[in-house]
Amino acid sequence: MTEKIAVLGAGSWGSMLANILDENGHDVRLWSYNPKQVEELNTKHTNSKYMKDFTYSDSLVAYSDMQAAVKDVDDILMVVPAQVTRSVAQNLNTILNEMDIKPNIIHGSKGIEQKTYKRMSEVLAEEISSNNRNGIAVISGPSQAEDVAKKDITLVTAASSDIKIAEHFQKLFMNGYFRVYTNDDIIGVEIGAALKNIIALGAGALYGLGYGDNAKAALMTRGLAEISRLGTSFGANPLTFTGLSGFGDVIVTATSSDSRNWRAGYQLGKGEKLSDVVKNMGMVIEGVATTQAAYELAKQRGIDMPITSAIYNVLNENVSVKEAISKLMLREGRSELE
Ligand SMILES: NC(=O)C1=CN([C@@H]2O[C@H](COP(=O)(O)OP(=O)(O)OC[C@H]3O[C@@H](n4cnc5c(N)ncnc54)[C@H](OP(=O)(O)O)[C@@H]3O)[C@@H](O)[C@H]2O)C=CC1
Ligand SMILES: O=C(CO)COP(=O)(O)O
Repeated sequence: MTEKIAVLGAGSWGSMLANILDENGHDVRLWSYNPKQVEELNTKHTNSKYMKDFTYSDSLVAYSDMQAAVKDVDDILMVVPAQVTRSVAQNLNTILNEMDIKPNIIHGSKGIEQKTYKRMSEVLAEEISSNNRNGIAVISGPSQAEDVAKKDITLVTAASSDIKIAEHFQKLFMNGYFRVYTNDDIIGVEIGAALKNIIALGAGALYGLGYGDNAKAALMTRGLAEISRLGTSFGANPLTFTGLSGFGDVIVTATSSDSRNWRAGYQLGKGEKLSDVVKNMGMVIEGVATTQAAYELAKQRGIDMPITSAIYNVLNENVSVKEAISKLMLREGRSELE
């Protein structure tokens, strides 16, 4: 089955997923709003700002005109930072209003929208009219783009409340190094994907301060417990948090020095200012905005999320990482399973 697929967003992840789809034999159009990046992709087949030393497949074509990129497509993959997903989806919807197609939509972004606290599939459902699309799905899991570039073994999940849509995308993405499972719990998959970035920030900060493996394991385990508390309050399946988009993604982002969230946390642990860390990264650090959204959401719903609160305080309230850790450790004792 060969499909025409537009990929909107040509950063590290959008470009790597586009490359996989192209390698799998699909007709892929990779859109970026940056004409210089499009020129580099089409002439040198490189994307130097985001994926150093990687050469993309010759047949992958980049576009700076979104209308041309989505013309006659069967599927659209959105991979822009979570906080701009709504505006890109609005532009897409305006374009689709003038076309006679109903593509399947999937996204690969990991974040919660600030202020609305919406998951990305909710944002897409709100902004892309049901006349202009078929089902909506997410692709998520432990998948650093840098490892995918090396064709390292990578397992992810395609999730949709409509399992047929998840299975459709499973077929499009699967190959010998990129294995795709399905899940109908899109709520759990999106919440796990977004909130693991908070834990990655924390794990980087611990490492920056010189803490060891016990501390890392503690943060990952108790972090996942609070992600799961929030997720199940929205009706997510608790088992999803033991899977690829839960524990799997916590493991990779809280231990990989390729993770932008981990690296940002490390720099904060070393005493750098958040504004400098964000400026110097040059790529999205999703955990910063998502920590704020998750912190406010937990308060609104009365869910206890002490690690998220501690990281929120470090990011937004000038609390030092050491002070935040000490406060966490000296909280009143509690049962592990509460
Ligand atoms: N990198 C990875 O390994 C993985 C990333 N993800 C997720 O994928 C999503 C995208 O991340 P990633 O590709 O890594 O991020 P990058 O920072 O590498 O790339 C983001 C891309 O989006 C572009 N962009 C920013 N704002 C806009 C806008 N308003 N309209 C259109 N394009 C825009 C950026 O352009 P510019 O820089 O010029 O502003 C850049 O090309 C995130 O949610 C991330 O969590 C998921 C799995 C793995
Ligand atoms: O989500 C990711 C890997 O699964 C990528 O994480 P970073 O955005 O922290 O690099």
